Amino acid sequence: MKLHLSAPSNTLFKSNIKITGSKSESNRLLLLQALFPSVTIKNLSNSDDAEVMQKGLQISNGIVDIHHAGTAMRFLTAYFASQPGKEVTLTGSQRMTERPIKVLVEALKELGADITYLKNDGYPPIKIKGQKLVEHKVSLPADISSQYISALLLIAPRLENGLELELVGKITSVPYIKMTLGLLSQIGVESSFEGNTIRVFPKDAIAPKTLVVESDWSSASYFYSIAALSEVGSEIELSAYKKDSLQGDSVLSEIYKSFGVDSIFKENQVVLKKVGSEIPEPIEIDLSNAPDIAQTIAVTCFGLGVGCHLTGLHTLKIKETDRLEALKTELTKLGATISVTDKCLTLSPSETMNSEIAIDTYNDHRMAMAFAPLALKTSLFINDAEVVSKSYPDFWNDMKALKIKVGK
Ligand SMILES: O=C(O)C1=C[C@@H](OP(=O)(O)O)[C@@H](O)[C@H](O)C1
Ligand SMILES: C=C(OP(=O)(O)O)C(=O)O
Repeated sequence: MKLHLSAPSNTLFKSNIKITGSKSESNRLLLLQALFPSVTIKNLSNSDDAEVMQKGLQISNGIVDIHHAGTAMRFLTAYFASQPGKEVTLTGSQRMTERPIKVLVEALKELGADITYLKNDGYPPIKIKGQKLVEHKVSLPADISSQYISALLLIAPRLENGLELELVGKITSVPYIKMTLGLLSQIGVESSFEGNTIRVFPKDAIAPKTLVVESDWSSASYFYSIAALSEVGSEIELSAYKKDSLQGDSVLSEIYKSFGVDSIFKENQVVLKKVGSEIPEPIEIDLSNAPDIAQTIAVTCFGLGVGCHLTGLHTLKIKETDRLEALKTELTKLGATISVTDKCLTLSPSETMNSEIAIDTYNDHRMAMAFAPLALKTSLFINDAEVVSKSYPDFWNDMKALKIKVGK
């Protein structure tokens, strides 16, 4: 599906939008619920990734296809490896077979897992024969993906002696590890994270507990971008959000101050208010703690004509697509001057913006959503716009609710 986007007749927004639950929190809680059935989840994400996670958890034998869902791939690998009697082949989309999983598989094998690669060494698809994992200490590289670490932490409380992880190298995407420990704590599992060692203590059962998933902050980023590109005085109210979030992408409320967007937290909402219109200085941001908002920020900067230097992007090459190359290609089509390395991106301030450009999305939901806010500045097309369903199926309806013109 190719969509044409153009500006609403009025870019002074007074809108409110309810966003689905965080996919990261949802997929963690779904796994914890499978291990501790007394957990009840509210405001679960309606994303494809949460759906494949739910379906995957119901299978005991046979093929589990998790499509594009990185968290489902990594979390289910750890789950099935630790479930005696279950035997599955875990696979996904073509891209998933190019996203590395060796670090996690090696760590699980050291704990006693039986996992074999069915095609390429270090990559899905994999065959898992569930075992009782008997070891309780393992060390693993922490600079490639935090999802490997979260996967191990999630199954840890059900291992006989819990788990001690030694993290080797510079730890990436740290807030996602803290989110995992935070959710474990909310259901009563004890843990510690000191230096490069994480310990999780065993737990047989937990008291009935209802957890409410906060809405998705990565999804909120697109509204921050729209607010930044809108007229001074615009207000977009997003729910359900809180100031004290488990999600590292909530750093948006700080970052977007530089783009003239204030965040006002109310009981269950955050109101994004465009307050300033002066073009900020070229901006430098380290996004190693919040990699999923890199595309949004790069596009906001381009839309504002502001230069930026984004660092800490070393994980972007192994996500849904090589996001650094994808950003470079698509922003260049729009007229940007941009360069990328394997860990950073530099965008020069630009004055021109080409119109009626068709943005390719590379099976990456965030490519589609990050470029959509540019409709406020120029008309453009988004190719394969249905990709948004990976994390945010209602995205295009919510764009229409803002009166952004979305047509075929
Ligand atoms: O644990 C999680 O829920 C996630 C961790 C991050 O991945 P990396 O740790 O691979 O950067 C993030 O990019 C992804 O969207 C979700
Ligand atoms: C990288 C992402 O997801 P995953 O790694 O879970 O596929 C994302 O949603 O931006």
